Amino acid sequence: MTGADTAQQNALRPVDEHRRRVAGLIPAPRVVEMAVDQALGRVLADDVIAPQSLPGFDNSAMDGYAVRAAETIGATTESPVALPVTADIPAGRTDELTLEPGAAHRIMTGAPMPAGADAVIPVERTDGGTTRVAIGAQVSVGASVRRAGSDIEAGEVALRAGATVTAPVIGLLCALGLAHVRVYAPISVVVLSTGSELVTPGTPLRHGQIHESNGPMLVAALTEAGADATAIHFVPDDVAAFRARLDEIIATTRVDLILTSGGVSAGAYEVVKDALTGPDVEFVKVAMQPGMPQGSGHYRAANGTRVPIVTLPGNPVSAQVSFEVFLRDPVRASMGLATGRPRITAELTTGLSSPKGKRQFRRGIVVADEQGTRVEPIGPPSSHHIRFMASANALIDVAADVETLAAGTPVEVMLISE
Ligand SMILES: Nc1nc2c(c(=O)[nH]1)N[C@H]1C(S)=C(S)[C@@H](COP(=O)(O)OP(=O)(O)OC[C@H]3O[C@@H](n4cnc5c(N)ncnc54)[C@H](O)[C@@H]3O)O[C@H]1N2
Ligand code: MOO
Repeated sequence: MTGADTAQQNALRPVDEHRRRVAGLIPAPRVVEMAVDQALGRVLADDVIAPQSLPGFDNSAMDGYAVRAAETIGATTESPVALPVTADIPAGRTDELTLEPGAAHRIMTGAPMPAGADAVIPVERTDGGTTRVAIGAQVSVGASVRRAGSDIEAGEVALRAGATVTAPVIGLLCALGLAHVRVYAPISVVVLSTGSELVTPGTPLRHGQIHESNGPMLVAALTEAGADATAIHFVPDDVAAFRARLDEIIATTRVDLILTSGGVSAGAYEVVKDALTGPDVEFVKVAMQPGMPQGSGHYRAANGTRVPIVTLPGNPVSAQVSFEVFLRDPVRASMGLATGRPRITAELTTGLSSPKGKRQFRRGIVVADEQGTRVEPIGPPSSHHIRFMASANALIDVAADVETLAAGTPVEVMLISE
């Protein structure tokens, strides 16, 4: 190794150190009260105590007749018990009824049981009469009755803090009569792409132009991670325009994090770097491939607000891998969501090489079958191969001190499609 090589290696920051630096910038969880029907995917900040029992009242589990069970003893199809039907109780009837001895009330599923009744005989076991009913089977006490509180009693813990709001959780909260719930707020992320070569997808290209892909990709990655992300139309390679756009956004909306891609390496027109260089943002090279040039710190807006900012490299694979390695976990942690992509060991199907001194995250496809768990590296290592990133289900994590790996070697992989 030459002296220059050594100097460059020394300048590279280890991946884990940069992970800690980025994690330290992401805001702590913030609790908000949210409408239950908006809370899908959020995490409960507090235990939820049932404000009412479920069911709230004894009710029928079947369409049929509310009876006193003792009055049906001995009833059979051949020798039914006949009772007058003295009331009709559809679901939603709100007056309180009493079943007098020697009578039946026609009752529907979910309708409140009349006082005095202790069982329901399903309509199929009767002649379905509306003024008088012939009951063709005996029922035992409690048959087809859903007792008040049999699902949950008022005062019980219905849901624990830390639970993720799923569709059934929304169902339970609504059933308990709750319209709002305390959850961790989604963090609000503004995603900016820079580069004069970028053109909106759907628009024809001129020579030298490309379609902007990082912005929508990072918004999607953030959304999948649970954040509230918005892509801001990319700005040209112009420092003043870049700052003006950010200042305008910060003055008008809540921004918890700014995420940029592009413009951070060594070129002559690195707008992000040029606009942010100063004591609040540091630009470093991380010992990683892809994703070497990285920036992080705070953006000081014109109105004095300091907003965390993370600047990812522009190559699409670098941007996406950097998101996985540095941002996904802290972003999820800031909303109380579970962190850590699953990591497994898999056998390499083909050998690969990795740059000395850099931790490499190679795209791969993990296959698990009776022959074991294997990972096939797909595509070359360079960071413009978005095609292979799009079909990978794993990142092969090659340690910085490893330069070659033979086929058959067990490697650690991070599963990126859940
Ligand atoms: N002399 C050096 N050149 C480069 C270095 C270096 O250390 N010294 N680092 C290389 C590495 S590694 C990376 S990664 C890239 C990072 O470059 P930037 O972050 O400055 O990004 P740009 O130059 O703006 O773009 C790089 C590449 O990605 C394309 N790009 C950018 N934004 C988007 C977008 N929103 N959608 C799709 N594609 C995008 C852009 O057109 C470029 O092809 O620098 C190397 N160079
Ligand atoms: O380090 Mo860059 O992110 O590979 O192409």
